[in-house]
Amino acid sequence: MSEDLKRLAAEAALGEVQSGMRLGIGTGSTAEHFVRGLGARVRGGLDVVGVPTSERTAALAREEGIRLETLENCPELDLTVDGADELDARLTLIKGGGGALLREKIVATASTRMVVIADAGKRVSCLGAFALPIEVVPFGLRATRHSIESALAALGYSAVPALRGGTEPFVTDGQHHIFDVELGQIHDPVAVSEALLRIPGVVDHGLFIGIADAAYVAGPDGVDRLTPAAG
Ligand SMILES: O=C(CO)[C@H](O)[C@H](O)COP(=O)(O)O
Repeated sequence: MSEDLKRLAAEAALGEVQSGMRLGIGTGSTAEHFVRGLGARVRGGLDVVGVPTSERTAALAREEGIRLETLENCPELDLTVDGADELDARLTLIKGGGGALLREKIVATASTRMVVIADAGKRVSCLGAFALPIEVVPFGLRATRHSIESALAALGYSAVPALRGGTEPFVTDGQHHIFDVELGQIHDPVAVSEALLRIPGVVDHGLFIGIADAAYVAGPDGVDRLTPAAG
């Protein structure tokens, strides 16, 4: 999908930002458009403080002259704006393609509102075409992989978790690793979430359930503002 659509979604979300806000700032290529747009507004006089969801976002935000705080010093946020790898009609998300899912979920959950920005290619009727990222501690990787496989098998999935980075595993900002799991279709995200979170080596996963309040989705015909469908 084109960078233009990502930028359009990001620009639309900037309309929700007001002076005085404490902002969670997401990670990824779409979020980068948001950071650049936010930087331009800050240079124009907008007064906000940002809590970044990754070291990568922090570096870009600093370059843009955005005032940053840690979540430790600023534990209650007004709004988080972040991208997603997939979103469905309920605004359940898959995130973590960029490897920042844990901080992203912590920051979004600390926010009164979370707004997603995405191009229309991310919108799906059923989550799961994008491999689900699962963040795990490095200790006991093989045992954790086995537990993930067993837990998913009990839900009817024959999925093989792939360690991101392979022989040179990807390391998250929290010094963890990520397994990516191809599930195909996730009909019951809550069941998948609960099963994964019962595994001790699993820190978190990329399913965001009941966290997003709205989404700006940009397609060839413009930007749609979505809110979670009931049911
Ligand atoms: O969850 C994420 C990072 O952990 C990103 O928001 C997600 O991967 C979308 O990225 P992009 O905007 O580059 O498509």
